[in-house]
Amino acid sequence: MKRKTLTKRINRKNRRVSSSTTKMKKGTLTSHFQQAQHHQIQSSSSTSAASSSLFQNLLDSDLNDPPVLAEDVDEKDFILSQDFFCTPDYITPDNQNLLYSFDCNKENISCPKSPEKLNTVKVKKLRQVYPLSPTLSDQQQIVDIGKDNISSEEMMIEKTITIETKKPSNYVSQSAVSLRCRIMPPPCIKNPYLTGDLEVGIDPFGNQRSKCAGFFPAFAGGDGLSRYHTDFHEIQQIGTGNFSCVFKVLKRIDGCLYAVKHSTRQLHQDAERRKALMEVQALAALGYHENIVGYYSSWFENEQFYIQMELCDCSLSINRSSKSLTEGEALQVLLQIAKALQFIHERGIAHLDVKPDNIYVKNGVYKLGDFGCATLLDQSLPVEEGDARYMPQEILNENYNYLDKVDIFSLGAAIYELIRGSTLPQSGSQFLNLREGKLPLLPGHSLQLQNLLKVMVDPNPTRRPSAKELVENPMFDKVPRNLKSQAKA
Ligand SMILES: Nc1ncnc2c1ncn2[C@@H]1O[C@H](COP(=O)(O)OP(=O)(O)OP(=O)(O)O)[C@@H](O)[C@H]1O
Ligand SMILES: [Mg+2]
Repeated sequence: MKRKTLTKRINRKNRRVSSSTTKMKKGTLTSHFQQAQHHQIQSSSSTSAASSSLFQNLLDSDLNDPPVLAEDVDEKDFILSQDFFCTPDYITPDNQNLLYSFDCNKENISCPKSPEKLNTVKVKKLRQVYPLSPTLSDQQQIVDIGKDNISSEEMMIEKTITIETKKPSNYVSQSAVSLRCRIMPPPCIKNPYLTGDLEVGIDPFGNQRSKCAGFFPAFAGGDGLSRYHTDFHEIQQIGTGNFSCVFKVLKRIDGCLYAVKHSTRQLHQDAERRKALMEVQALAALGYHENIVGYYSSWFENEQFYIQMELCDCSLSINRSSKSLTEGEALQVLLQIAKALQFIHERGIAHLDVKPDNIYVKNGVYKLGDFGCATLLDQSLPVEEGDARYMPQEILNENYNYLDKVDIFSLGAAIYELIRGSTLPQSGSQFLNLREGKLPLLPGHSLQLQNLLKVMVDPNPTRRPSAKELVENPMFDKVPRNLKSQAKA
């Protein structure tokens, strides 16, 4: 059994909220009104003519308004107007007929419940629209709504709004949340793996955001639009982990292949989502290295976390490979993953889940992946150790003073397993022997390599070599450095 606890590895797993959606454009408004009209035609044929015309007036007035001088409209008005039209209550009220809001014969129909955001200033903007509309007078004969009616309607809205303001409701529909997510960009999150000062300030919108949808826009994608399916064509599943599925995908816009990993479970809690983010925060903070799986982007969708990565050919999972590694191959894996570890340790990060499953191969180049357990060497982040089969005794004893050396032990154990060709035990005497630094002989392999592996799994972490020392070990002098040319040959 892996020693991972349920809380330990909460799936690492928002749809992107485009900042452009904060700028509501006429085209968008048009689309919303057209949808509304379509809706009402279907639902109420008797009242639809009058009301849809009024709706059309609203739209026309918006489109035909003479240019508004800057001094006539202050920024606040604009935002509130946008807010009015974008407020989900007026676009996709759940189980409500949008038409009713504008039907002055139905005074008793209540507005959809939501918002503390509503106030009378918004109505003021609505009033400004009618007198400016050149089309209103033309359609007064067609539409059985006179100016007085409009006023009374406005009053009705105003009255309703006043009532709403007094009695805020706890109920916020998912579509409301989803739409509000589009209006409000997500916050900027501080990356704990980046130690240097950022030039850019962090989280200017964090407060507003947290009022409407929690810190992370987990409902993105709940509106039926899937970023995953919009942006990618799924080809096949290429891997599963304890917490995720990985798919080979074709990105529609650039025609390139990627791996997309997503959590198998929905992450309902903000804490779970924060935890899932740590994997990509570590990858993003690290940046590019040839021996680390490339990271492209990530997002939440339907409360699952998606990570778009560089596609590799396969992992070194012992269950998949039919044969054990040759000494030459073992030296290559050891050298290349030691380089990856040197890179991440120099940036103050420990991987804590080095194992064959998490080492991928691409064109003969070995790459370290799955940063779901990554933490900081200075112990300023929680430590969640990975697969117990590859963990040294000190971490099982919760001694976290040499986290970089934990990775060295794991790499030694992983290489030993790959040469041996069978999985390491999860318990028992062999398990204990490994933690005591006792490695059974590996027939047919050089003593030099076996001694190196032995010191890598030394029970005393301070005696294990650092990743830098490993990379500089003279035994790798014989190993071809130009990996790509070797792979092609
Ligand atoms: N970028 C990639 N390219 C190719 N295959 C991949 C890639 N990422 C993951 N895989 C495959 O998917 C498997 C599971 O991926 P990963 O280890 O990241 O998931 P996990 O749920 O975090 O796993 P774990 O059980 O180790 O916690 C890997 O062992 C590998 O076979
Ligand atoms: Mg894994």
